[in-house]
Order: sequence, then C-alpha cells, then structure tokens
Amino acid sequence: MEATIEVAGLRKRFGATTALDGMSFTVGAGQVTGFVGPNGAGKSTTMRVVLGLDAADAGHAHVGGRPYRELRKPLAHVGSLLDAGALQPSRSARNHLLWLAHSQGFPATRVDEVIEISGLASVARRRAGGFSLGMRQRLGIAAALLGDPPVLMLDEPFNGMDPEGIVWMRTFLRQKAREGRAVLVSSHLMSELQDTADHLVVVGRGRVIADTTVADLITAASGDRVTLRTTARTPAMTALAGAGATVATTGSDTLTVDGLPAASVITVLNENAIAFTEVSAHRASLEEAYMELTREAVEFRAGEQA
Ligand SMILES: Nc1ncnc2c1ncn2[C@@H]1O[C@H](COP(=O)(O)OP(=O)(O)OP(=O)(O)O)[C@@H](O)[C@H]1O
Repeated sequence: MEATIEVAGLRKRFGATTALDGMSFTVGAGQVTGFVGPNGAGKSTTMRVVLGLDAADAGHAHVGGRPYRELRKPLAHVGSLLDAGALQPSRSARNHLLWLAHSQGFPATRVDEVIEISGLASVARRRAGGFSLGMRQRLGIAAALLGDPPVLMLDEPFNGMDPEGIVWMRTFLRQKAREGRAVLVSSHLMSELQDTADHLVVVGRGRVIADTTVADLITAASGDRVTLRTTARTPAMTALAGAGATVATTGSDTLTVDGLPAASVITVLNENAIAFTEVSAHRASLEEAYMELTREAVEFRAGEQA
C-alpha cells in the first residue's frame, strides 16, 4: 500500500462554525510532515475526517489512495494517536494493547514488541488510569504501531512529555520516516518540530496557508539580514550603504546589514580593504517563520472574539 495521506477540498461546519474551509494537502512517504496552526485552525477535525470519525460536508480524505472506511484491517494501514486519554483506566497498559490487538487480529507477540518500542516495558502491567500524560502518549504510540502501518498520524504527541520524552519522540518520528513511512504530526510548538519535520503544512481558519519544506520556509523568513563585526564601523557603514544596504549599529563593534546577502557583504568589505572578524547570515528559527505566516489568522480570530 502507498504510504500517503491525501486530503482534498475538505469542508466541514459545526453549526455556525466553519471548521474546514477547503482543506487540501498530501503527506508523502519517507518524511515527517508537521501539521501546524493556531487553536481552532482545523487540525484535529481534519485528522478525525481522515479516520472516518467525522464526516466531511464536501471533499475527500484518502489513506494510501482509499477512504478509511474501505480499509480492511485499518490498523495495518494507518496508526493514529488522537486522544491519549481514550482508554479504559482500570486495564493495565498491556491488557489495553492485548484487547486492541485481539480486536484486529494481531498476535500477542506484537503487543510485547510495541511495548518495547514505545519504552513502556517497566510499566506495562500497571493500571493505565494511573499514567501521566507523557506515559499515555507512549501508550497511544504503542497502539498506533500494532499493525506496523505505513502511515502514522499523531495529534499533539509531544503534549505532556518531559524533555527526555520529547527527545525520544523526535528520534522515534525521524526513524519512522527513515523507514519510508508517511508521518503526519500536529503541534502548536514549532520548537518541538525544529530538527524533526522535513515538511510543514501550516493551516489557519480551516485551510492551508503554506505547504512547504522546512528549509524553504526558514530561508524565506530569514531574508537578507547579516550581522557584521568590525572595528572599522564607520568606513564599513559608508561602503555598505554605497552598495545599497541599510546598515544599523547594534553594538560597539557590531552592525546589522539588511538588503545584501552575506557573500555580497564580504565582497564589499574586501573591495574596500575593511577588516572584519565576523559576517553571519541571520537564520530565522522555525518559530519566527511560523509566527510571520500565521499572524493574519491569529488576528482574524482575535477580531472575531472582540
Ligand atoms: N464537535 C464539535 N462541535 C462543535 N464545534 C467543533 C467541534 N469540533 C471542532 N469544532 C470547532 O471547529 C474548529 C476547528 O477545531 P479543531 O479542533 O479541528 O482545531 P485544531 O486546529 O485542532 O485546534 P487546537 O489546536 O486547539 O486543537 C474550532 O472552532 C472548534 O471549536
């Protein structure tokens, strides 16, 4: 089966609320795709529609080229984590997984494998009801892996995880992508996705705002801003301004140069025999790039509430 999720033209209203307004994107194999956007942007609703838990008013959602309801043994096609709290609290983690495995025809040996992969071996016989949110997330991951599916779809898997858990989750997601799986992960926090996601689908108000590689998004948000360290501040300012840059003093030996790429800044300095100790291109964080993109969607919501 193809490792893909395809969402096309999804529309969904809840009473007066438009949750999805033409949501369209594709999640490809072999990469981690971050699914990000402000509260209420439609991420969970999209995932619920993909899994057939909500019906769309229009459009379609396919996993591996087929609607979820047409998949036989769905857990062997797509593993999902939507609500880590959705478990029977009195059951042990292992029994919860055994029950799920049994209902889908997977062997008990697979249960022990996913317990190991998700780092739950030491607590597998404890009541799941007593688990922290981070441990519940791991249990959700274990359940998602039962059918060894080519597609994983995880809603806020970093929620409630401690720093060690976050590092574990990042490594896990990267590994699943390396194995050729399609991995869709929703998150509010860009810092969680930095160094994890290859691709980003940024959404706001029920539709896609940007569908891009992380590298391109950061390059676009970084612009031509360069930090320059030199003791020859005044001649540097004159030479760079003459080359069309906007130059500001940001420290006793530091200038911020806008409008010229780092390579051109170095050329201008060399041509004018101006010594420098540092020329570094500004690299926007994923957080900065995302804030820039979603500002409009957030303002729209704030305006609605006013
Ligand atoms: N069952 C429901 N009944 C009524 N409104 C709903 C329902 N589910 C979602 N909504 C509304 O649809 C919109 C999209 O919600 P959704 O949960 O999909 O967004 P989200 O991007 O996942 O948000 P968050 O980041 O806060 O989880 C919101 O305005 C939400 O209030």
